[in-house]
Amino acid sequence: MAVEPLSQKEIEDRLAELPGWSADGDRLTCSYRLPSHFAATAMVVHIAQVQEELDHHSDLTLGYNTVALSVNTHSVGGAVTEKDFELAQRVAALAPGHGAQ
Ligand SMILES: C[C@H](O)[C@H](O)[C@H]1CNC2=NC(N)=NC(=O)C2=N1
Repeated sequence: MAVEPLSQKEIEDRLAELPGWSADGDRLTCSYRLPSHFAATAMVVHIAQVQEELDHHSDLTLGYNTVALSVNTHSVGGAVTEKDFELAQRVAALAPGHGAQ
């Protein structure tokens, strides 16, 4: 899939539909709090499965009871693209099932 950097307006419009996610420079970021360390670890594994499926990978950080993601698209020089939003939407959809807030 050919991808192109999104404009600032396109990023803002898409972020309005993604609670908890924000733009930090040229990256999309989000941090979740989980009920336990095990729950956070399970969510990381679930995200890793989705990332392999999409062939698109965030910088994924596991804390004691937190999971943080930061993502952009390397192949366009580190800009935000539709692929980043596709991953963000998939993660936002799976998060409630892990008790993430
Ligand atoms: C060869 C493989 O498809 C590429 O390296 C993929 C893998 N995961 C990726 N992840 C991210 N975040 N950006 C990319 O451009 C990217 N490219």
